[in-house]
Amino acid sequence: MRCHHFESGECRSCTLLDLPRARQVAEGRERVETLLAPFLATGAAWQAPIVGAESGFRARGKMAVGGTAQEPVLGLPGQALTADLCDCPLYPDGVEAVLEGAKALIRRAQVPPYDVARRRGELKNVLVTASPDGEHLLRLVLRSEKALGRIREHLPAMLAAHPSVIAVTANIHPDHTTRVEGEQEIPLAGASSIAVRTGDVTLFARPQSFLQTHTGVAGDLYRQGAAWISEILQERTAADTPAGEASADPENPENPESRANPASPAAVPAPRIWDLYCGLGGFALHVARALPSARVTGVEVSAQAIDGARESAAAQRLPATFLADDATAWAIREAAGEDGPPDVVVVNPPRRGIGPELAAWLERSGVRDIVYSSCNPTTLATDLAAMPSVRVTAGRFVDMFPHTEHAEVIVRLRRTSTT
Ligand SMILES: C[S@@+](CC[C@H](N)C(=O)[O-])C[C@H]1O[C@@H](n2cnc3c(N)ncnc32)[C@H](O)[C@@H]1O
Repeated sequence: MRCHHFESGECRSCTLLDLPRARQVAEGRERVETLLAPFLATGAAWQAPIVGAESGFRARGKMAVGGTAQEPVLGLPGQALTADLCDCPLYPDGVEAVLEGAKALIRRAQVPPYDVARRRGELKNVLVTASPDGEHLLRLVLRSEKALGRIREHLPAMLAAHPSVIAVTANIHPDHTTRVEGEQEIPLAGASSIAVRTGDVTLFARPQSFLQTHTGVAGDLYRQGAAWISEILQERTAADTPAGEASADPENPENPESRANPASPAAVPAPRIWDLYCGLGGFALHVARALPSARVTGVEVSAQAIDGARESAAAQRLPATFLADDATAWAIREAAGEDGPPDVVVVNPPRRGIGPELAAWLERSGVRDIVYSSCNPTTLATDLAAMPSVRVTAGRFVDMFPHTEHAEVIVRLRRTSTT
């Protein structure tokens, strides 16, 4: 990928852009595989990396605002706001036009950019979510509600010029912190969510809900998680079926009729799958789609993300339940209940990892199969060190963040010894 901002030195956020693409992936893969080598089960092998488009892939644009109300500059948070980066080649077609539309709105409504050093001004960030179908959700992060009246007045003209923008909100972020957004979200126009086709499902992204950076790669990541879980459950069904006694539907052991027929001597309870840190439900919805007889529960701390996940499940008639809660507290509480721990746990935590408490619970829980998708292999290694009874039986480097050293990795874990 060529980028004139990188070549001129205006933007260095794609730190590996000088490296040929194949080398970026090979070296990223090597780093991850070396780091996780101590946790591999005997005989386990890494599978081919998940790689997607190198440009036009970014589902989320986060722009910091500099310049003046008359001449706003949209750059990247944490970099000098000297060059306007609206034409960043990582964004899909259409995002640049929406960002230009946002700048026109800033000019017309005379919204002064927030000056971090002087703690003055109003507009901190402009956030765009782009769907693969060319729709956009636009969010303006403001220090206060002071400029809202003027923004509301000039918004209709902006929306008329940019019909791809199906929703606009204001996020109020009064604190002087490095966080990109605040707690309060004020709808200004349009829909409450944007439909983002991802893999085999549609996610309904909302303000304040996490969305994976690379929509194409995320789809393959979710498919991989669901495929491993299908394999795990098929192995279990085969192991649970007494020799010579075929399951009611050997071609499809997950067929509800073959699993839930109380008259059948081989009847077993529907498998239970937990998707912890589920966000908008990408893993849970893929599992529910692949294994309709499973009892799939997604847990996530963001109520907005849970609303989006429920919207997806309802719109696609997928049998998954979603709850807003702390993943660790919920898992420990739920496992102590009547049904006990689930058959398979999926975890996809933020960069800090699952942490010692959830790792300790997983270690002692007896859960045999875990799928761990991590956006920080270093904290994944720490979490694996805290779970000596489970080992990596399969893994894939996931190129979620092309041209950077950031890496996603998905691993399948299996209990190899009891604690
Ligand atoms: C890396 S994202 C993954 C989300 C989702 N699995 C996906 O693929 O989009 C991590 C998610 O964990 C959520 N989260 C952070 N802390 C949490 C906690 N203590 N309990 C539950 N969810 C949490 C975040 O809101 C975020 O949605």
